[in-house]
Amino acid sequence: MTDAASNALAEKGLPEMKGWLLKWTNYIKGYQRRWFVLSKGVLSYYRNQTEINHTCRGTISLHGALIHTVDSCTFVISNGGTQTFHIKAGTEVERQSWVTALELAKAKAIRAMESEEEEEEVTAQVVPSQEISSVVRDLTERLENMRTCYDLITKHGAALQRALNDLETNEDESLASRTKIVNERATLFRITSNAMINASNDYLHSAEAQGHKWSKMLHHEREQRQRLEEIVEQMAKQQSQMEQAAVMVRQNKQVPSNATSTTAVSLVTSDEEMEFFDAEEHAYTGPGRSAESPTREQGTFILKMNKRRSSSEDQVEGHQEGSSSESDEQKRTVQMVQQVHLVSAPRVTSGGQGDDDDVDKAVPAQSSKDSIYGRNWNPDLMKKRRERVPDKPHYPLSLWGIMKNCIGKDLSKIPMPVNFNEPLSMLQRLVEDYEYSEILDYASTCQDECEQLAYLAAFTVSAYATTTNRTGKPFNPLLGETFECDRMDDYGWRCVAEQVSHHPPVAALHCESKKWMCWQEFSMTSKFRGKYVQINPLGGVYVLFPDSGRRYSWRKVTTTVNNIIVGKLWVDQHGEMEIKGSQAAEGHKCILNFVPYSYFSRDVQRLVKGVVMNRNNEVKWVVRGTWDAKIEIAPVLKTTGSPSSPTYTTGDFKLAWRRRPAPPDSEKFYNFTTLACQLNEEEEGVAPTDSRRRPDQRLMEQGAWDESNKEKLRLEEKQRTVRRQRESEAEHAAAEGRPYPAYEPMWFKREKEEGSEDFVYLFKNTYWEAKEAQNFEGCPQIF
Ligand SMILES: CC(C)CCC[C@@H](C)[C@H]1CC[C@H]2[C@@H]3CC=C4C[C@@H](O)CC[C@]4(C)[C@H]3CC[C@]12C
Repeated sequence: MTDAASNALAEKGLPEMKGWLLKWTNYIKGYQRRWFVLSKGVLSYYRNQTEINHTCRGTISLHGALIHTVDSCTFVISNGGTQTFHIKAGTEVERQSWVTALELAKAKAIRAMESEEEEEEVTAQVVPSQEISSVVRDLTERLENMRTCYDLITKHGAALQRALNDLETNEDESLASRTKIVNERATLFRITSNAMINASNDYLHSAEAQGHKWSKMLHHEREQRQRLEEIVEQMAKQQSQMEQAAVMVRQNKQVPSNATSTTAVSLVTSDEEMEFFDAEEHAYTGPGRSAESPTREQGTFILKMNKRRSSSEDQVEGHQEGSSSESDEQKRTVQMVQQVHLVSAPRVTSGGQGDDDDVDKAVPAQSSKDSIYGRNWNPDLMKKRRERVPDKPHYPLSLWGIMKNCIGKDLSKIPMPVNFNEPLSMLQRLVEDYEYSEILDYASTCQDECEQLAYLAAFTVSAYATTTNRTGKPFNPLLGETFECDRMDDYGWRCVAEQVSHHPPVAALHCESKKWMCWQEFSMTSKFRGKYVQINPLGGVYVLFPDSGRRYSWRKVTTTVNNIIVGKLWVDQHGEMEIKGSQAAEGHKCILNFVPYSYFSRDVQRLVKGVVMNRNNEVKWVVRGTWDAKIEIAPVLKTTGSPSSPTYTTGDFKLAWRRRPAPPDSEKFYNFTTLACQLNEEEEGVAPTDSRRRPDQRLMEQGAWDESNKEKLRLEEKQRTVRRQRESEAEHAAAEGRPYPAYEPMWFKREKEEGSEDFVYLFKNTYWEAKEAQNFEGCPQIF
């Protein structure tokens, strides 16, 4: 295959080479026939062709691979570490064409890595051996030029010398003509010397350019090595912790039952050499569930308060360490640390304090088993909606196999097949925040700001309930993609979301009900650190109760997805959340602490604790619970003790939120709640840009993952083309000094927020009217 032809194929995502080869397995089985595919810088193999789309038996990334021939038909390819394939081809010609193709792919992978920063553009590629020889050729050519110059200089030098001799001795010619000759030769000499200098300069530049390229590659390699070192270090630390736990088990001390589980999984199977497990095939090695009743005893906790919130600070918040390291900003602000003691007030009625049953009795208007608030949903007025989505097919694929070459990268930069998705877009996923909107409804009726804040706290925590067992990656929305969700008939709210920016990707969402209005901007940065992915959500969330004019805002906490290498994926939420009141609620705030999961804590996991403070910074309510099950709140009746170690005497705890049970069999369909199932249900009349119309997502929902993957690539490519076009138009405009209009979302407008310097995306309030009129003119054609 020619260079150009294989480039063209690779650009289309088609394999550069494929075919049957014999692969060495082990001494018992010897060589086995396997189907090999070389595509996009990766050599993969399968038992047969039908397996290609779901069960890959092994891969080697060619970037950095060593390829060498053993004999006329055999060659070996290894990644210098864990993976080595011994391969036998049918004939010498066949072997050679594979080796050539592999070398080609390797060169291309290296080039791609170099231009990675400029968003992996596939440009004309060269082979490494070819590349090296072309470099050598280039330098030789320039050296040759220098030699020619040298020859000329010698020649002209000698001629000049002769002319000088003649000047003295040759009396036949006139002095004038002799001087003329000397001058001419001197000029020639000067010209050739100049040429020599130019040729030397050329040589130098060429050599420098090469040196620069190699040093860049070296730098990349060094970084990669450092990251690996960090991971190894971390694993070693964990292992030692596991060992300690094991010792405790031996000594019959109590250890959290799951503490030893991750080491129980071996990384190597005996059947097919080094292969990483598919996560789902193995025993659950995630953390245990939190106990139903979190803190029976009133307890003590540390309360940290500081004027904080800068995204840089969030980033330094180490996950494993749990505590946040001191940033400059933190040092600048006064940090108040309180050791809080909670004591319950003596009760008049009998019964155990904080008992589950008790709590239930204390909740407002309980009537339905579904919700602690009771839902007065009228079945006659409710739209009929589907209760589930098709079952998730079982096409195991190794996540680590895909992600291991991307350590340190942002999640959005890692190309992933739909096997790791859930059939929802991030726009739809965000709407799930309103699953427990009845808490907001109830909060809107609270007279007291602090009590209102305590309910609001329960609401913010409830948004995380779904993350306990939802580890599928939502689809990244395309720029201009929208999602509407009208649940006025049951939940009592309707909402519109739009992907409003591409660089960085930002979604804006607006949700309204009769009693409250909610809006948020969502963007995130993520870092894949080998064993886990850490996600820092950016952007604020706001709620306004129009009747009272009270407004509150907060930011989301950090999410960590664990067990990327081995075991079952599991999610943790951790960090501090501050819900701040503004406008009529100015000065009131709630501080919530999502305690990071710890294998070695005796405490209940997924704990959330917090306090609500009034304008005078006096603690008025206490919040406690877990983000996967329930939140209880209690008013503070009396405060005693010192400011650094206060004791709050609380009244009865009320249940402010309890998670609804999952629908039956939900583990078969991505652990979706009923609301989640309904989000992507086809609906007539929605905008042409609506996530429900996104073809790859629909195909994935229906289980057609191959087709879905193809569509996903097509849509992403389409988006890229549009973006490039805009970029080049903007460039042209800039060159000509013309203004170029920035990208404008359809349904939101970027405006300066009242009384602040911040720009926010505000809902233009035109969507529902446009829908009513079925006038979606101006919507981009994104699918
Ligand atoms: C497959 C692997 C590698 C990655 C999967 C990551 C998934 C599970 C992560 C990526 C981004 C995460 C989301 C980030 C932000 C929010 C908003 C919050 O209000 C509820 C949780 C929610 C919605 C998170 C749920 C979990 C999430 C969807």
